[in-house]
Amino acid sequence: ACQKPPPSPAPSPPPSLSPSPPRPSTPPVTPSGPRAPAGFVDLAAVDASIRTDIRYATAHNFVGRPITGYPEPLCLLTRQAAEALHRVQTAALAQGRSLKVYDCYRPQRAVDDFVAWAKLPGEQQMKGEFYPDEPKDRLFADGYIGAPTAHSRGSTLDLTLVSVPAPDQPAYVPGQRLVPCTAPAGRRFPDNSVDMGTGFDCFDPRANTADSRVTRAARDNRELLKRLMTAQGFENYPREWWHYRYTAEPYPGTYFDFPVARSSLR
Ligand SMILES: C[C@@H](N)C(=O)N[C@H](C)C(=O)O
Ligand SMILES: [Zn+2]
Repeated sequence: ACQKPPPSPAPSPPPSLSPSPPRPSTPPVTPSGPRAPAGFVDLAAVDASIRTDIRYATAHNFVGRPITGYPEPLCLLTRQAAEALHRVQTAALAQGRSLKVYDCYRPQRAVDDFVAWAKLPGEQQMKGEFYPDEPKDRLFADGYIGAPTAHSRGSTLDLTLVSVPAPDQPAYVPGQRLVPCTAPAGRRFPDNSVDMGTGFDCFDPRANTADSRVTRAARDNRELLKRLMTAQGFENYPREWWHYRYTAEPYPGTYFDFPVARSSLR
């Protein structure tokens, strides 16, 4: 249907002699928070076959609640690291395994949350699983958590291998009975990871990549992950079997603070 043309604008009133009131300035732009530089991507857009289990967006982590800066369970990385990881995944799939990521880019505000939590003498509800034999006030000093951390530079991640097809993994229910991450695979939290000798974020010397106390099968699995990752330019942190840095990282000196959210990407 035809629409009536809008009425023509009313003639302007004669200019007033009194000084005009100050014109409202352009409305302030509401800051939408920091955003990622153009080179950051959602790993799922580069390789949808890599599994995700983003623990800091959930309560199943060493703090016991979602961490500041993780509104969405995403793996954000620099494009270079994500594409290298896609090459690792191709090699892993050829061996009947898939990658599963636990943490990727980590905003500085998340690190600040860890630091503030570590200063509190209480809040140890997850000790029984994640740091059964490590005093809470030693977690940073003993190198299990970094501040600052390479994760904030966008090319470092925590990951494991799972079989293909991956077994189901039961949901973690807050308050459930915790089992030390150092217990044998059949007793600790039933992560669908292949047996790596400890659980993820197990702050204990048994999580050192070369620790000789874990079973031969677990050592083989750690070594397979290390071979696959090293072949594509990643370097392992010897204290944690799950932690890898892409050595050709594009932002070796920049610690980002945008949230882990789709809206952070350009
Ligand atoms: C906290 C753990 N997932 C980790 O990434 N540790 C290293 C040391 C880090 O925080 O950089
Ligand atoms: Zn890590």
